[in-house]
Amino acid sequence: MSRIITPYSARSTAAEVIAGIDLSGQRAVVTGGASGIGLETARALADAGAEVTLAVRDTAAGERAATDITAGGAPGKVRVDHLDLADRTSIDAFVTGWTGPLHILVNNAGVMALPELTRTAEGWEAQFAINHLGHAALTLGLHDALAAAHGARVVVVSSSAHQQSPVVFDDIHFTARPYEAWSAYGQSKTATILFTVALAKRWAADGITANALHPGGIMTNLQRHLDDAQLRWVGALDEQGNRLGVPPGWKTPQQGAATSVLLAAGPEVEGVTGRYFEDGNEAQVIAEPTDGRSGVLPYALDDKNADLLWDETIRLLEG
Ligand SMILES: NC(=O)c1ccc[n+]([C@@H]2O[C@H](COP(=O)([O-])OP(=O)(O)OC[C@H]3O[C@@H](n4cnc5c(N)ncnc54)[C@H](O)[C@@H]3O)[C@@H](O)[C@H]2O)c1
Repeated sequence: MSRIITPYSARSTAAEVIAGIDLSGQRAVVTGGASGIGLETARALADAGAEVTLAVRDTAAGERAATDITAGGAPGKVRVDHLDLADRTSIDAFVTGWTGPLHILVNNAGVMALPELTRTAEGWEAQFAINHLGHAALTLGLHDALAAAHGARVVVVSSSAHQQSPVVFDDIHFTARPYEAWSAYGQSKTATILFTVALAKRWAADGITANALHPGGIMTNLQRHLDDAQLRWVGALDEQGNRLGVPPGWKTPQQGAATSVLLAAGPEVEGVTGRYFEDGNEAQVIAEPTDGRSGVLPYALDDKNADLLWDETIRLLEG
């Protein structure tokens, strides 16, 4: 399989990717669509005429985002619906409330580097639960709606932080090993890529594609759990300790949303499934972790790991 290369780059914006694409008649869900990359993804899809549902924890923030998008003149209708990915009752309510086909599902919401070990009501480590398991429950619950769209696309916002950790199947929830924030975040993001690989294999017959991506480095609310030392480490503080809006080598939210929009709507990736992208192109498979900024490690695309992750995900969700 040759690597997929498009005309886009790290500097491309969501608006550039969506230009000329008509999504009228299509329906999209963007989780975490009230802020950051999700907001810009939703805006681009609505600009192309899609009916977009912002699936959000904070519906007041969602309404403000919807108003912001429509005030910009987007022709697509923007709806807001409550979704807390840490809460199974909320996910089930969202799924039950969905009627009709769903053409685009963007699993974008996420939490990063929680400083303390945090568990959900089920006892699951919170980043694995929100970033992976919650989205898995949502995606599985929406299967029939996706299949009904005949050509639906599932877009999974992962991260180059997958390079920080494989899925540690023996102790996913840090019951035996010491908690470490970046390992937990990295593990959750590896899981999201493996889930994409598993979905691609299982749902191809339903005409559903699934691809994962790293959006790049973008200053958003995601960094709220980082202290000054960590912000300096990621290059987000200058020497005087001032927070930089777009640190060198980072992207704006509009650039950060470009690869999500490409995978959600771009003709360049029609029919493509089970792959991992960054900067608008399929990522290079790398042998060793880089500085954490580019490339995909083989363990995140490994078919056997994807099967293990799928089985464990179903076991936990049905448990
Ligand atoms: N910003 C970056 O540099 C960067 C880099 C790599 C990957 N990502 C990924 O991009 C995605 C979007 O992040 P962002 O940078 O726009 O940050 P953000 O904080 O603006 O967006 C994350 C969204 O997820 C939502 N969310 C968090 N917990 C939730 C829950 N339990 N239920 C429902 N929604 C919940 C938040 O409310 C927020 O709207 C995340 O998955 C993140 O891991 C971001």
